[in-house]
Amino acid sequence: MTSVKSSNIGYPRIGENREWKKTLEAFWSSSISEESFSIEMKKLRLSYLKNQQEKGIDFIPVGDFSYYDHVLDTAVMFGLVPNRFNHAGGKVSLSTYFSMARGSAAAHACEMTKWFDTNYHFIVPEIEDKKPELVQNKPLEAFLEAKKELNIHGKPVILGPFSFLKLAKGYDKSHFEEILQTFIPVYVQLLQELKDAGVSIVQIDEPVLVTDLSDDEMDVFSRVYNEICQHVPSLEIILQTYFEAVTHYKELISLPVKGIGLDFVRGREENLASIKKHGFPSDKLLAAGILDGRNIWKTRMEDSVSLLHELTEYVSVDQLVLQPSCSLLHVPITAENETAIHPEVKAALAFCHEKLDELTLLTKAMNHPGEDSSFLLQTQDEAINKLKASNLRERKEMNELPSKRNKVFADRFPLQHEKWKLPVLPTTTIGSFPQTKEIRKIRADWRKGELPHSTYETLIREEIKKWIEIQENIGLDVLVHGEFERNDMVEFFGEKLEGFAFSKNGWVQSYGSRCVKPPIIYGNVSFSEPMTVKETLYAQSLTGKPVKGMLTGPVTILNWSFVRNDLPEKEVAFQIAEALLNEVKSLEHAGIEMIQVDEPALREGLPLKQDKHQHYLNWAVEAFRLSTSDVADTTQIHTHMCYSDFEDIIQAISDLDADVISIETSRSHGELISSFEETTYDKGIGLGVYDIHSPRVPDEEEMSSIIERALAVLPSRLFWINPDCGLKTRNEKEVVEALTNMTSAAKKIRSSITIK
Ligand SMILES: Nc1nc2c(c(=O)[nH]1)N[C@@H](CNc1ccc(C(=O)N[C@@H](CCC(=O)N[C@@H](CCC(=O)N[C@@H](CCC(=O)O)C(=O)O)C(=O)O)C(=O)O)cc1)CN2
Ligand code: MET
Ligand SMILES: [Zn+2]
Repeated sequence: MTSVKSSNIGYPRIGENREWKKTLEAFWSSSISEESFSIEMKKLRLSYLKNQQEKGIDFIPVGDFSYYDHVLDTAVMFGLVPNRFNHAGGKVSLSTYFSMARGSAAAHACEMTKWFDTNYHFIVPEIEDKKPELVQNKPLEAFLEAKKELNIHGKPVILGPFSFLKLAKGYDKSHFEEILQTFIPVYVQLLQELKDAGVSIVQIDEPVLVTDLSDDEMDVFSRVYNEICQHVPSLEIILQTYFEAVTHYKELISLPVKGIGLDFVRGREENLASIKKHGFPSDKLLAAGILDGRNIWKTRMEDSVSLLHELTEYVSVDQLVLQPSCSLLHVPITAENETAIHPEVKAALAFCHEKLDELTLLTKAMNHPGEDSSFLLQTQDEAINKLKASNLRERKEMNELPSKRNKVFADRFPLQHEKWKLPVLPTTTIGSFPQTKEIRKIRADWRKGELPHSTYETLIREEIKKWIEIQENIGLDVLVHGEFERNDMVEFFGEKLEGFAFSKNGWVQSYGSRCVKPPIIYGNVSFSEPMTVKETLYAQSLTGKPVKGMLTGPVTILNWSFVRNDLPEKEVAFQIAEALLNEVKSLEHAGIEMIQVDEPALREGLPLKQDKHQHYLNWAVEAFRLSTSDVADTTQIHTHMCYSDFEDIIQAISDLDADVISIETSRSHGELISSFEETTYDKGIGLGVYDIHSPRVPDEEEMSSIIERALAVLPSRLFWINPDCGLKTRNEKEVVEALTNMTSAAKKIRSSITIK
């Protein structure tokens, strides 16, 4: 009998109670042996498969599990270990694997960057002079394990060669095609081994297909896949895309693969339009991503059913595979235990497990249409309809707010110069200081009610005091309070603003073992009371130097939260902006007149397709300006960004009209400076002079040379000196040493330059 099948693309790694994270960290700190590490990890891996088996998923992914990151896994599987790690060849050891991810005494870590437009970070492969070879067949091992232990006939998941190489660095991009060729035999070998082991269906991820690939690039893509498929003719390959609609649909469907995976959540309209225009081949599977793998709301079954009806005009039911829009890596595991969330909100939540239930429900409804399944689908939609109609979501009119400063920067600059009387090349930091175990424990105990509020406040104040003294001793010019009262720069504000809900255990992997717990924006966002004034004022009371207020900007709060999907993002961003403006004004009113509004996620939210950039940038810039414009001319607004390729958004950065921007640059200094030079960026700018993600402490000379290179092209009167990002993941010793070197570099250069 023919029928619709269900499939999953990837399962979260971290574990229901972050067991994965804890196991990793225990291993890194040598609290457990490599053997118990492997045993624990295997237990987790199998339990994830079992969960999916119990949900009744037809195609269960294997090989998506990782000890750190799947892109790193792919590099290591192909023996692509950068020379500095002295890998002797053959299978890569666990210790080399983690050195690549995290650095070691002998070699700096591989670069880490954002996975498309998500808050997940991957390890950037470095090709150097190497030819790939298959030193370990990881998906095969995973397939065999699933078969042996659980009798699951898994669907191996692999990152495809085209996307892998596109995401890699350390090679001459003009030789892309030539280098790509060298991957073909390796992928063929990998696939052949899978085939020989009895694999019937493989998912090859090629997310780069949703970016603006040129026709020539698509030709290369097609040639590569034609060749690969020719060598493993009977293996069923699903080419999987996600995060957007594909750009070259027509070419894609003419490839000799068994199926195409399309995202019908983020790319619904365009993918559907392509199918309507060009049809869909009758001999292929359509793996239809119909549940949102990037958000945590229940799926409206009415919409899914109508989408599926549209699709079945072009494909027959036996060609249909239903699945989430992307890997479920990006959502937490289960909403089941989230009892503290408002019942109307909770009823509308679907984390990974609930999404898998939705998937089987829809699949059953497609295969057995009738009253029973219609009833179940309707019941599911009731929760969504109820929340929509609830007064939690009553429409709110925005107030008219100024989105322009009273004076342009050139006219504000002399006023601010006069007010702040800072030395040339002022030194500062980005906001956070070490989040130690002790600090986390203080917060955790206070939350649990085990620490009285007054004791909690005293302990936080002690930490602020300690770090104000440290900053004064080091001789920094603009100080910060250190963010000790914050669990996370987004969650903290969400907890204090109206319209947000919090999960107890809704963790999502951000990079390696580091997780974030995105707040849930379910209703209208608004300000209720000052959120940062107390701590900032206390810090300011301890010093004669200025203390910068420290806020997270509207675009970052939006991008790092799970956001209601009944309003355009722009509207939610503007609501957050209005709330933040209240905080900015509260700080200003209290005498804190230098305020940093961080926007590290502004670049991340940039749409994957060029033709959507301007629309996003327009509202994102507007949101930032709404939150920062209605202040005195002398109030100095700072902003901060990190993990960013700025070249294509430099105009938008300038349009933010912040008085000072600090950005991460230490890993790509040269390129960044030139992009700022080309656009004659004419506001204050602090280029990060050292990489905070690494425990390595750079010496004074290293930082001096970075500063001098920047000063060769940027005007010194606008130039600030700071690290790449906040210092919360570093320890006290590293921070004190690095900042001491940084300020002494700044002081020396200061005394030797002429201001221009
Ligand atoms: N949202 C967001 N996205 C971001 C960043 C960011 O800062 N925030 N930065 C970049 C990524 N960088 C990151 C850097 C560090 C961490 C990080 O350290 N995460 C922590 C969790 C942070 C947190 O919320 N911690 C809570 C405590 C959570 C916790 O583990 N509680 C314990 C109990 C606490 C204890 O007793 O120690 C428990 O629930 O079991 C706190 O500090 O208050 C971790 O994985 O360990 C995450 C991302 C990009 N994306
Ligand atoms: C990811 S950007 C971090 C900015 C924040 N103010 C901090 O210093 O941690
Ligand atoms: Zn940052």
